[in-house]
Amino acid sequence: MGDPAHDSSDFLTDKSAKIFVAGHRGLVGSAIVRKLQSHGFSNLVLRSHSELDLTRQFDVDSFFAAEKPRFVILAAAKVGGIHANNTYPADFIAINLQIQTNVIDSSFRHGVKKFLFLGSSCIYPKLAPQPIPENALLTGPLEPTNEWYAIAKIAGIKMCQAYRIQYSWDAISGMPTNLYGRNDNFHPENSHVLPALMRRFHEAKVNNAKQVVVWGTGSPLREFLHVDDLADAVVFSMDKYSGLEHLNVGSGKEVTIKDLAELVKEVVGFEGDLVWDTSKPDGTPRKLMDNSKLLGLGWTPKISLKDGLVDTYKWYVENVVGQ
Ligand SMILES: NC(=O)C1=CN([C@@H]2O[C@H](COP(=O)(O)OP(=O)(O)OC[C@H]3O[C@@H](n4cnc5c(N)ncnc54)[C@H](OP(=O)(O)O)[C@@H]3O)[C@@H](O)[C@H]2O)C=CC1
Ligand SMILES: C[C@H]1O[C@H](OP(=O)(O)OP(=O)(O)OC[C@H]2O[C@@H](n3cnc4c(=O)[nH]c(N)nc43)[C@H](O)[C@@H]2O)[C@@H](O)[C@@H](O)C1=O
Repeated sequence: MGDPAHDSSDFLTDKSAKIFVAGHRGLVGSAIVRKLQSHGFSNLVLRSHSELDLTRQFDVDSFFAAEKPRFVILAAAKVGGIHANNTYPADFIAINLQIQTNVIDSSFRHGVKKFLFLGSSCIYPKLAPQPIPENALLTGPLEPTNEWYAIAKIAGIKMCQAYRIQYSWDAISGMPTNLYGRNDNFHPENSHVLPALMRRFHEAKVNNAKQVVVWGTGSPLREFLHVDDLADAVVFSMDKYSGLEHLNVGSGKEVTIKDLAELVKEVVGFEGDLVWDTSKPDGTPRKLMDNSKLLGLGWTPKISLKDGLVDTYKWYVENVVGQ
């Protein structure tokens, strides 16, 4: 699906090019900033949510008119785990549609050379074939716990495609699997499973609790990717990929929630028991993505789940517990 008009973005050749990383304080945005800095990029434009609310179309357009970035990576979004997605459907569809519509359209209108949108593996049908190829998009019903978020993300992919088709604009989309790492959200209810369990096991360990409650049955399978690997894939894709179709970004390895819970328990050093709260939803039964398209371009994930968990737990203890 390459587009000859855009086969080279020269992304890595000019380290002084102005890059806007939207959402730079979040899990993904902060990892992308670290990765860009490690490549020597020196002209990053960053705005916190309080400095620039991306749901405000006028403010976003004024920002682009003033800054005129050459490249844009959109890592700002309303994000949360299964409970947050299920509880705040209006926020997940409305805020994400607003942010991405404003940022995509202003990027195009103000001459951004290349744009990268981030979706999520939840865009695929609940019962998609496994591993899930990119062309499984829009082939069946979505998982109900996150369909509102998924619909917004699908609209983002389609908007990038529409601008590419109509204007030959170099907008690409990456679909990451479940991510984790430094700067994750460790909220007890609204976060994703991995930071939620890390916090719960840690608090149980320091309080000498005998049991920790884990949601669902433990049987769902999830694929996890360390956010530093994702950031590497984002920089790689900005440099090497230009095409209409989105790119899956995954580790290629899946684990049951039960095995993940045991692994987090071991890394944290909690010695009590797990209790399964089956009144909580399992969500989609399995979502392993087919990452062969990105691997075929030459990218490989490097961080194992165990190493990534050890690093994340150290960061959590030093930066979240220690505050
Ligand atoms: N985490 C994961 O497992 C996965 C994430 N992704 C995608 O990666 C991207 C980043 O996610 P992640 O880093 O985890 O999310 P985070 O919640 O960690 O970070 C999101 C960032 O966006 C900012 N933001 C939210 N709303 C606005 C707004 N209205 N105006 C300006 N900034 C805003 C947040 O700022 P503030 O906190 O101040 O509101 C925050 O810095 C998203 O597109 C997400 O869909 C995809 C797959 C998996
Ligand atoms: C990245 C992806 O993330 C979300 O989808 P999800 O994969 O279902 O995400 P999750 O991390 O919240 O849950 C994974 C599994 O883990 C179980 N689970 C156990 N115990 C806890 C727990 O304590 N917290 C959470 N959150 N889950 C738990 C939970 O019941 C489920 O079976 C999307 O909404 C959407 O945001 C999206 O795109």
